[in-house]
Amino acid sequence: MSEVSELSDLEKAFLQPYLPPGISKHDDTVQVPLRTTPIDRSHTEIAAQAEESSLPFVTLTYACSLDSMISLAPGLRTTLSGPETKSMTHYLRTHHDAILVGVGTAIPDDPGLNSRYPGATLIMQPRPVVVDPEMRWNVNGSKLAQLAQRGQGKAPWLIHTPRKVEMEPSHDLVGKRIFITAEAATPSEQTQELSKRRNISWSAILKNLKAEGIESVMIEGGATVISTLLSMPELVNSVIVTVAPTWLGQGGVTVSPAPKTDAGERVNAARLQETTWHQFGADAVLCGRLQL
Ligand SMILES: NC(=O)C1=CN([C@@H]2O[C@H](COP(=O)(O)OP(=O)(O)OC[C@H]3O[C@@H](n4cnc5c(N)ncnc54)[C@H](OP(=O)(O)O)[C@@H]3O)[C@@H](O)[C@H]2O)C=CC1
Ligand SMILES: Nc1nc(O)c(N)c(N[C@@H]2O[C@H](COP(=O)(O)O)[C@@H](O)[C@H]2O)n1
Repeated sequence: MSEVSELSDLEKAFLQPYLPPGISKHDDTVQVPLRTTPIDRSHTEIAAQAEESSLPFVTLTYACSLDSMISLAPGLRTTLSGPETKSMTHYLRTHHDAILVGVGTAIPDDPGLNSRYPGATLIMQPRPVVVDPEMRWNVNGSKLAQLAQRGQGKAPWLIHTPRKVEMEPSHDLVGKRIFITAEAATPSEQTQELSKRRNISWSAILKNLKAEGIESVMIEGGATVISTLLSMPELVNSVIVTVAPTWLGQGGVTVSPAPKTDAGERVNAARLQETTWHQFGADAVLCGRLQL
């Protein structure tokens, strides 16, 4: 029996207002009658904006513990989602054109980043994108490459900063390399981990993906990427967080945006609005949009 099972109509209807707009690659999207609640109005507006914008629709999604941790220790792949929320993740993956992680996730986790949702064909697979500025990740032998070779996923695209060294010719294992010059980090990009060097601007990453035909991106992690983007409400359309009923304990990898001040006073760093909760098995799933 597959580890990933179909979502119920109720679960699909719960997620639907937070999914990217447009024609779905997935043919079993529940047709939810239009409502006139604030969530639906907002979703319609956001959908219209995304179509016109030079940016793709961005969904930030991850699984965390009750102490806001996403793994037991740096580099330690940790299962937090139960079977029901794992199925939800694979359902979400079929509804996005791309799925993006940082190299800090790609190296230790060796993820598949495809969708194992029942009936997911190659055309429904998201394009895996890894932000790897310094070319630290070796695609050869990776699970991503194996899945692409077997036709169970698409070949990954890699985001790098321009190299001075002569590049190896691209091979089939890498679908595309996108080179973007790093910029001085904006204050909101200056998380503790990234503040010591120059970063690629997230707006440039997303614009480049849109220019390559990516209309929607599911950003899955890891901690650095998510923490940074939580401070960029202008770039993020939806947030879908799985909360597992467990505490990982001190020393784990925490998701937490950089501190924020207003007129010299500490204020909340980020907040969700238009929130909805639903229970999937033992886990709670919180959907919302970042307050601007
Ligand atoms: N529970 C969950 O849902 C998930 C958990 N995880 C966990 O998260 C952990 C990994 O988190 P973390 O170590 O923070 O790694 P990340 O995946 O967030 O990758 C961080 C690295 O990506 C590169 N990067 C990110 N943003 C930029 C940018 N704007 N410009 C240039 N480079 C950038 C940098 O690479 P470089 O260092 O080369 O400069 C950076 O160090 C793992 O333990 C993993 O298991 C991951 C995903 C989901
Ligand atoms: N939703 C979710 N729940 C968890 O418990 C997780 N550990 C993760 N991790 C993310 O999923 C990637 C693994 O994907 P594959 O199953 O290999 O396709 C991992 O790298 C994280 O991005 N997510």
